[in-house]
Amino acid sequence: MPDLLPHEKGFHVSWDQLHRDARALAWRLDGKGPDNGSWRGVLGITRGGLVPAAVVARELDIRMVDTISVKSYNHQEQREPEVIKPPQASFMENGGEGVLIVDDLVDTGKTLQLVRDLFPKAHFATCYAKPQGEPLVDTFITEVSQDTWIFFPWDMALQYVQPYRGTD
Ligand SMILES: O=P(O)(O)OC[C@H]1O[C@H](OP(=O)(O)OP(=O)(O)O)[C@H](O)[C@@H]1O
Ligand SMILES: O=c1[nH]c(=O)c2nc[nH]c2[nH]1
Ligand SMILES: [Mg+2]
Repeated sequence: MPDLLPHEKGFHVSWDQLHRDARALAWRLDGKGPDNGSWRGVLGITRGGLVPAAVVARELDIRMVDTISVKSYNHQEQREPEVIKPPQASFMENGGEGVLIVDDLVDTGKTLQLVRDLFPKAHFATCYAKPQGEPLVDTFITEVSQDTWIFFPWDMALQYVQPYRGTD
């Protein structure tokens, strides 16, 4: 179990909740692309953006889907973000205009800043946002406080918990 410090709180997201939030994100973006309302592709920031990007692409009927892999964290310890895998070159045309770039969350904003520098005209969307990273994201669904660690369903498992009133 990773140490929660310096995050005071935990926000635990179920598969169902993540699906609802990714769908809500898609619906909010529907018809907002620069080409008569449409988007020319979805770019997921892996790994966390993979599932939300798949849901957004499905909802908006976008078949042009690719990934950019950025690694910033080892568990809860932040490092300098680095691009591990770039997307297909066509996604970078015209500064990424018309490309919807999707991640699970923005925290300090370092990951999105790195990707924004590569795609200055793209639209950035996340399911969750913390205040420090909020200026880096164009569209998001739910805000959580900076001292909250978000736990995603792929990082969790169902397990037994003791009753509130313990047995002797
Ligand atoms: O706003 P920031 O402070 O940069 O943090 C947000 C990023 O951190 C996490 O990715 P991580 O680097 O842990 O890799 P992962 O997506 O493979 O889990 C998360 O999925 C975001 O991409
Ligand atoms: O699973 C995660 N939860 C978070 O709150 C977070 N912030 C940066 N990277 C993160 N990964
Ligand atoms: Mg990530």
